[in-house]
Amino acid sequence: MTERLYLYDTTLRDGQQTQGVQFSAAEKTEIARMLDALGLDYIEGGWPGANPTDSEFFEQAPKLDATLAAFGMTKRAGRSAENDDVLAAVLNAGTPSVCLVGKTNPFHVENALGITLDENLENIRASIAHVVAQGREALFDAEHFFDGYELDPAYARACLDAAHEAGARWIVLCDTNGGTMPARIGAVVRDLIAGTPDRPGLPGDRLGIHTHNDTEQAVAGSLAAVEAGVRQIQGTLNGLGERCGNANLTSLIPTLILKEPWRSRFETGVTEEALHDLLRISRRLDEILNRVPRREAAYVGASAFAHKAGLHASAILKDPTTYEHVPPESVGNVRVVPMSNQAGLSNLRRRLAEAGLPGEDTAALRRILERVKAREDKGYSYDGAQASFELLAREELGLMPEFFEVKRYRVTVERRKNKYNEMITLSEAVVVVKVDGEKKLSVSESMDETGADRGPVNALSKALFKDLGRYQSQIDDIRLADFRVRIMQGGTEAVTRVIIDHEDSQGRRWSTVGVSPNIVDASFEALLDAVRWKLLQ
Ligand SMILES: CC(=O)SCCNC(=O)CCNC(=O)[C@H](O)C(C)(C)COP(=O)(O)OP(=O)(O)OC[C@H]1O[C@@H](n2cnc3c(N)ncnc32)[C@H](O)[C@@H]1OP(=O)(O)O
Ligand SMILES: CC(=O)C(=O)O
Repeated sequence: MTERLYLYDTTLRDGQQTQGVQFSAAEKTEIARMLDALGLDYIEGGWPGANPTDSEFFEQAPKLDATLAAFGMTKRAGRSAENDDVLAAVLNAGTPSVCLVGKTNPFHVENALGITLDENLENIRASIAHVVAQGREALFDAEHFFDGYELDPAYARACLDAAHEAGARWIVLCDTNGGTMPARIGAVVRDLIAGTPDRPGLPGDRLGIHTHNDTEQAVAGSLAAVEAGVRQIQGTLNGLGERCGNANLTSLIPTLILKEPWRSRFETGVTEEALHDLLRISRRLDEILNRVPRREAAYVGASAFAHKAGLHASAILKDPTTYEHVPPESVGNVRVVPMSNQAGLSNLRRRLAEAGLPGEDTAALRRILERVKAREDKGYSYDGAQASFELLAREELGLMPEFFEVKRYRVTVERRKNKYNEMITLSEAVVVVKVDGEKKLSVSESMDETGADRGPVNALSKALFKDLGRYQSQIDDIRLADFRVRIMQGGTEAVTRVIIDHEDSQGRRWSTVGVSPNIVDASFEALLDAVRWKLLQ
């Protein structure tokens, strides 16, 4: 028999408390729809009345299968719940569910609110009762609960009782400062559920958990609380949230669905089929926030199923379960066996097969491995530049056509006055190539159509991509997608490593690498690899 575990998302509220994150109302709507399709039970949309964006989101609230919740705080002392304008704005959003945060730590009641402990209890009781009287489902976020429980367990518990007796459907235990250890969270939850001789236990199916990641244990803390009996988990996509973030639902959800003991014991609103969309949802959120996805993120990171070491790749080819705790496709991810100086013949054969290249010539394979290792020693990195690796392998296998020959190139950078008498910087690149025996000279400037200077590498790229004779039509749709530069020590000399990502109109994306003490040379090498790889397609 499985038990129901409820998932409550607060990406749009606590997630928005992340430094540097500010969603528009339209973005909130898009994220809410993604969470809904994934199967979340509750989606907290924000704090109506606190800012125009949150108010706008609730005014045009999307239709969802999930329960939409508005967030706010308990009424302030010295006025009734009916006369508290902040609470009124929250209720006016008209959501079926309302979550109110209230203090449960006497230190905060006395110092942050400056009211008596009894006044705070009354604020909690009256606010929750008011929400319930409006026919809404009430949640109580018990702020600083675990710290409060250490200081004064009877008072912290009395705050929960006030919310419970006033009719709160969920009492959510918050580790607001994120400093409580998972084992302690579990022990406190067990205490609450067991009760004491003078206070009956609180039912676990009315308790939730809300953790923060300040000791990198928010997910572990949430699981400890579930183990001890709570039946609602609050968290955020990609672990967004105040300071170090909230419990990461992008890690928690697959753990609950795919891993024991959770898989056998609990049912959530997320199906195994919906879970296949997890990576896409996680990446879309990063895209909205203009953030680079975390490669090492559990389940959804680009490296989560990347097998770099030779011993791992060798075993993976025999049976993927040797080095994978779940199948990558269960969360929409893919297995990667990159090439690098950690690789052996198994990585190599697999990579060659993926590129449609033969892997039988062991002597050639050994040469490829040696070249990769020697070049990585000089500063190259092939596990992030798979297209350059393919070219290197083709060269050793005798399968690399010489499409064209680069005769020379030059870049100049000039500071000069424009026609408005303003000082500007302009780069000019000249590239000379020989295609089919014919020399072609291309010149390009770094200025774009708006008049902005795009730099010397841009000028070089435009000149290289300008006239490749009969190959030109095959490279016209190349677009530069990302450009990363790193200064590193190659032996005793500092060298520059450039990694460039390109895309084309058919949705291909490929990465190439160049290394040199000179950034222009390193960039040109990577650009040249990008063109040669594209011509092979
Ligand atoms: C743990 C959490 O993450 S809870 C969520 C926190 N989220 C946010 O704060 C984001 C949205 N907040 C806001 O936009 C603003 O803080 C508002 C609109 C809610 C309030 O703004 P202001 O009225 O200017 O108050 P301000 O932010 O300076 O201070 C909060 C006030 O609420 C009081 N307060 C704080 N928590 C509670 C509570 N649970 N119950 C009642 N009053 C509370 C504080 O004592 C303070 O009152 P004071 O000004 O009389 O000292
Ligand atoms: C309510 C909340 O976000 C917290 O206590 O952390």
